[in-house]
Formats: sequence, C-alpha cells, structure tokens
Amino acid sequence: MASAVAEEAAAAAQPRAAISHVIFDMDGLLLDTEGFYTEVQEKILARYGKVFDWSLKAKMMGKKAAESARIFVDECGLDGLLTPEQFLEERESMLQALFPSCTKLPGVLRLIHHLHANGIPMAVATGSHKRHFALKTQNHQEMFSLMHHVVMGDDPEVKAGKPSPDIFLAAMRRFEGNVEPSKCLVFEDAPSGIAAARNAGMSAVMVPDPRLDVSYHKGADQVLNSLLDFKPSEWGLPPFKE
Ligand SMILES: O=P(O)(O)OC[C@H](O)CO
Ligand SMILES: [Mg+2]
Repeated sequence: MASAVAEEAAAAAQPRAAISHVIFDMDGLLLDTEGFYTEVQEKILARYGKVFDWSLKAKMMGKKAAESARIFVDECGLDGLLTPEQFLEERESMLQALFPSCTKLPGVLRLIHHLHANGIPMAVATGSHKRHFALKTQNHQEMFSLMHHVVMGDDPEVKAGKPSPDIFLAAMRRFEGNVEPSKCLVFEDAPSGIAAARNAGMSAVMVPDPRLDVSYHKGADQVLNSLLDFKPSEWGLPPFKE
C-alpha cells in the first residue's frame, strides 16, 4: 500500500487543476448552521401536519432567504396558508436565538490556517444576508479575519442566488489582480452551490451532509466526508506538512 507521503507526491505530480485562489461557502461548510434551519423548518411544517424531508432540504439549502422561502411554500403546498414573507418572519426569532451558538465544522481551522500560512488568497461567498452573517460569525472572528473578503447574499452584485454564478464571480473579481475562474476552487455543501460554482467555470469540492442523497452529488469535482480529508496537492496547492 502506498504511504501517505507517496500518495501526496503522486497527486502533486498530476493535480486536478492549478488552483491559486479558494472560495468557501459558509453555512454547512465552515459553520454548522444548517441543522438550525432544519430544526426550525421542521417545527413550522409540523403545524401543518407535514414532514420536512431531505429532498426539500436539498432544494432550499444554499439559497438566498427569499428564494428558499418561496420554495418552502410552493413545495409544501402552503399557498393560501402561509406566504414566503410570513414564513421568514416566523422562523426569524428562532434562528436568531440559535445562530450565535454555531460551531465550526471539522477540519475548517486546519485548512484555513494552512492556506493562509502559504499565502493562498481566500474568500467567503454565502447566501446569508448581513444580519444573519453577523450573528453566525460573532464567535468566529479570527477565522473570518483570515479571509481577503466576504460576499453575502444581499450584496448588490449578487443579482440571483445560487445556482446562479453571480456570488462566486463577484468573489473572484474582488481578489487582487486578474483571477481566472479556472484558478478558483470552491468548497460547498449544497447542490445549488455546486451548480453555482460550475456555472461560474470554477472547480468544486463538495462536503455534503451524509443525509443528502448521493444523486445530489453530481456536478462536484470531488466529494469528501469532511474537510479533514482534503488533500491540497491534488489541486496544485501546497501540501500539509504533517
Ligand atoms: O450555505 P450558504 O453560506 O450559502 O448560506 C445559505 C443559507 O443562508 C443557508 O442555507
Ligand atoms: Mg452552504
């Protein structure tokens, strides 16, 4: 069996792409917040005698709030009972109470510190709007300080949410110099985010929740169980030292 060192050397000799810039999704990728959305949406739906399942979750996750609210109402047949605006209002106080307690997902700090130490510019591109971003990140300031910039869902340049490429292209343009999409690697947990990265012409690594059906993995260049499994040299990035 090849040693880890030999595997790294082989990957470095023939990388999947020559990545120079990295763009991270936030919810469900850096921060463990997706469970909060699920919990709150299950509660709201239970009131109508319905069950929130992972095929609906797959359609909503990664999207801007207004877009996912519309999907929720349509897919659950709640037209006439609940408007998307009422849904957003109902879930807001519950989410606000939960967001500040969110934790980082496994492998996040190790990867971000490694890329930062090696001078790889990083950005965050999240469907979250400014107010939710502030609540989610209040206990994770150090990690976000290592990002060159953050693009949020309510940014004027983000006309449409994921799967539109808007947010990743805006994130790319805000790096120094003239960066090509083919040099950008996106990390995502959501099917809509993977599609957005591909629509932007970028490479995409998916770190999905294990409950998401494998049929939603398509489009990803690589699927990992956790960021702990990411091997930078496979993408032309400096390898971990240990
Ligand atoms: O996954 P993100 O970071 O784009 O966030 C999107 C929503 O706020 C949550 O699904
Ligand atoms: Mg996400």
